[in-house]
Amino acid sequence: MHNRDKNNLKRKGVIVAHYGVAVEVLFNDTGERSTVRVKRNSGHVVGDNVEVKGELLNRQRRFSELSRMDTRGGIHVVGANLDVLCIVITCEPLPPPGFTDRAIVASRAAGLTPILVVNKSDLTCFMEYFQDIKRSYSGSVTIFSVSAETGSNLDQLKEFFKEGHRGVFVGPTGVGKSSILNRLIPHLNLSTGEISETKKRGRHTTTVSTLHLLEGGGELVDSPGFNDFGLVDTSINELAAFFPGFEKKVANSCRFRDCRHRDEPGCAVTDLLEQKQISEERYATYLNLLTELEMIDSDPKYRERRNRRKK
Ligand SMILES: Nc1nc2c(ncn2[C@@H]2O[C@H](COP(=O)(O)OP(=O)(O)OP(=O)(O)O)[C@@H](O)[C@H]2O)c(=O)[nH]1
Ligand SMILES: [Zn+2]
Repeated sequence: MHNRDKNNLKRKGVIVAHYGVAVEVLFNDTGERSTVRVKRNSGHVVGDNVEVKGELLNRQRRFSELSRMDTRGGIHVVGANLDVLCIVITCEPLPPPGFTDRAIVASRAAGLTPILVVNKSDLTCFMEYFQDIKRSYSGSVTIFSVSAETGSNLDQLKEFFKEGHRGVFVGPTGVGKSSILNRLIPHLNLSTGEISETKKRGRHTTTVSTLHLLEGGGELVDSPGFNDFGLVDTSINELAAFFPGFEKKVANSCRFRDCRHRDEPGCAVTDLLEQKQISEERYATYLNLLTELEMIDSDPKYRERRNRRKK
């Protein structure tokens, strides 16, 4: 094809890597890849569907957007058009208190289906931890028990993605996100294990998200350093409905329609607590999230963002 023809051609593709001033586009028709220049902060992210004409890159409407907040309160989009958030947890290291519930709420608020990937099933601490997790979350989210070390049950995860899901792993440092990705995507070779200070810094300055196609079907986004996120996309009204274990009980069961399930009379959630169907610890997590959202809500910067997104 002559260059001139190529430049006039409009082609559809998806952004599979972002390098700051350039993106890599995978074209839908031929499966070819090419690099297209973009302005810094152009707003393109991995997973965006685009129409390419020469050097022009038109981003198409997103059906979902997953954001995280950095330590300074800045908001970054991790990926577009994702449908699954794989929350990786394990017994060694244990996630910080409330991490799992928070990740599930954030995932649902962003329109992604959360799944729990409980890693390191080869460790002796695993069995008891996994029982706990099942007690708290089965019936609410799909749970996988895997080991990146032995490869156990990773086929189940592959089967799940085969249905055509696009997911991203999130989880505290050291849970094995890179190790699992390496197992699922041959030739990936992400470095794993103890991270030295220089490497840590290096990783943060060169953070590059990449979208990988899985051999059997489905896609995974590798987003280095994506360990936690703020609740920028969650509204107070949605919190209880998204909180794992509250979902079914909450709808229309409380005396007051705008019940925040704190100390209101006739509250279905505090009933659950009294019947010991939800642990004190997880209820405390709920209250922490509620307080955090009330604080965010009183911050005009976030309120405005949320109102914008509701339209
Ligand atoms: N025993 C055991 N160790 C594992 C397993 N998966 C990962 N590890 C180990 O756990 C450590 C951390 O694994 P990584 O894959 O680097 O964890 P990560 O979640 O990517 O960590 P960050 O990049 O810091 O966010 C490494 O020493 C791995 O070898 C597992 O299934 N079993
Ligand atoms: Zn209530």
